[in-house]
Parts: sequence; structure tokens; C-alpha cells
Amino acid sequence: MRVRGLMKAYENHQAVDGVDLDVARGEVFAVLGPNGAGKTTTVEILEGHRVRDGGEVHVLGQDPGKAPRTWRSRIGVVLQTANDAAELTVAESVRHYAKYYADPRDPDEVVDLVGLTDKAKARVRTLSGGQRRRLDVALGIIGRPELVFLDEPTTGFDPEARRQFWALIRELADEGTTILLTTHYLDEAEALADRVAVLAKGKIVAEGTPQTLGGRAHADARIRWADPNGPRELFTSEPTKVVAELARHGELAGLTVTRPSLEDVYLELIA
Ligand SMILES: Nc1ncnc2c1ncn2[C@@H]1O[C@H](COP(=O)(O)OP(=O)(O)OP(=O)(O)O)[C@@H](O)[C@H]1O
Repeated sequence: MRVRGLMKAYENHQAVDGVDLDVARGEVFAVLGPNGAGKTTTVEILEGHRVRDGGEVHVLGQDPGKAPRTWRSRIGVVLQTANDAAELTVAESVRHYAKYYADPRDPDEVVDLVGLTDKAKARVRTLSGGQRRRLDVALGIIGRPELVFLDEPTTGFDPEARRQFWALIRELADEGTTILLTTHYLDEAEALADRVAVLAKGKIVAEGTPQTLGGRAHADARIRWADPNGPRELFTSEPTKVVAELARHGELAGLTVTRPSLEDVYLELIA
């Protein structure tokens, strides 16, 4: 995927303001950003669901604005819950979507992969929010797409469901599927993404691996401990040396050594 100078305005609001992105085949790429940053707008342009005002976009070698149907069948789009098939069962709706593709996955396997085997015979309208979202993912991957777009995929999931969903994304990535996801969850980006970009007010303000974003890897470490006078804290680029020095005086109560979390870095970037 290659994006250069992407622009999109709504009335007089510049929602996407010169975005550049490169995502390699097989990569898991996360776009982070606060509400209204332009994530959904960007993703929908890349999917070919929204018309851009300017810039160059290539997705699987095509301009999404002009791409033929064959291109669309190579892409998995996980839409924000559609309510079209509420009376079908889970298994029926997955089988139904499979018919649209030349070489679909096995519907039963997909139901299993998204953890809905217990609900295979349940009607779609009876699913919980998180279960419905898993069905959306099942429908997005049934066609064996090369590239999957996931817009805030785990919003509304309980913690266990999120972990299961992450395992599913890793499986897809291991099979070589390219994945572009948007998320508000920093731990999700950290757990899944090879690279992340932070979008704020329509612009990319930082890009890198979760480990290095915003200079995180080189940031000073924070050392905290407690002495008889109360809690102590210092910042240093040489924590090993400092801790060794402090330890000469004996055990340090409540010792922790931390680097800025992805969340710390992110909050600073979007401030
Ligand atoms: N169809 C539309 N008409 C007018 N304004 C829109 C439309 N869609 C989005 N916007 C505006 O464009 C900006 C970017 O919206 P977008 O949905 O792309 O943000 P987002 O980063 O996905 O936000 P969120 O995290 O809340 O989903 C927002 O200010 C939003 O109000």
C-alpha cells in the first residue's frame, strides 16, 4: 500500500491533511489517533468506499477509486456492523458470503477461527455486541483476502475476547495476510502491529515500531524506590549503573525501573 499526500475535506473541515503511508505485503500496520483524527476517513478511502480530494493511493497495485471488482475480491473489509442478515444463523450467513468468492475458506473453519462454533446455529440478531463483531470479522476473511482492513475491531470486546481476537489476527498475519487496523487501544497496537502511525488532526505525527515510536527506546528510564524519608524518583539514561550504585547501601524498597509506555509517548504526541 502506498499513499502520498492524501487529502479529504468535509465542507470546510480538513479531515485528512496530507497523509503519506507505506505498508508492505504481510505487514500488520496500526493507525492510532484520537476521536476525529481522520482514521476512518483514511481507511475508507483506501478501501475504495470514499472519494478523496487529492493525493496518490495505490492498494494492491490499483487506485481504489478506479479499481475493478477483481481487486475488491482480494480485500477483506470488516464493516461496522451491518444489520442485513439478522434472521440468518451465524453458519448460514458465513456460507452465504462464501458464495461471493472464487476460492473461499471453509465456512465451518472460519466460524471456528473466530470462536463462534458454540453460536453457529444462533440467529445473528441474538448475538452480543462482541459476538457480532467476530461475525463481521468472519465475513471479512471468508474470501481469503490478501489484505484486511479492520476499523476499531475490538471496541466492545471483553478482555478475554480481545485476547482471542489478537490470536486470530496473528494467525492471519502468519499466513501472510496484510492487515491495516485502526485502534484506540495502545496495548492492542503493541501486541499486534509491526509498525504504527499516529494520526492527529488529519496528519501523521509519528510513525515507527511500537518499541521505537516517538523516541521511546532511547528515552530516559525512570527509577523509583522508597527510602525512610518517602518515595524517591529519578530519570537516567544509565539505569543499570544507577541501580548498582543505589544498591550498595542495601535493599531498595519498592524498586521499579520503567521506560515511557507506548501510552505515555502517544499522549505526548497527540497533545
Ligand atoms: N460524512 C462526513 N461528513 C462530515 N464530516 C465528517 C464525515 N465523516 C467524518 N467527518 C469528520 O471528519 C473528521 C474525521 O473523522 P473520522 O471518522 O475519519 O475520524 P476517526 O479518526 O475515525 O475518529 P473515531 O476515532 O472517533 O472513529 C471528524 O471531525 C468528523 O466529524
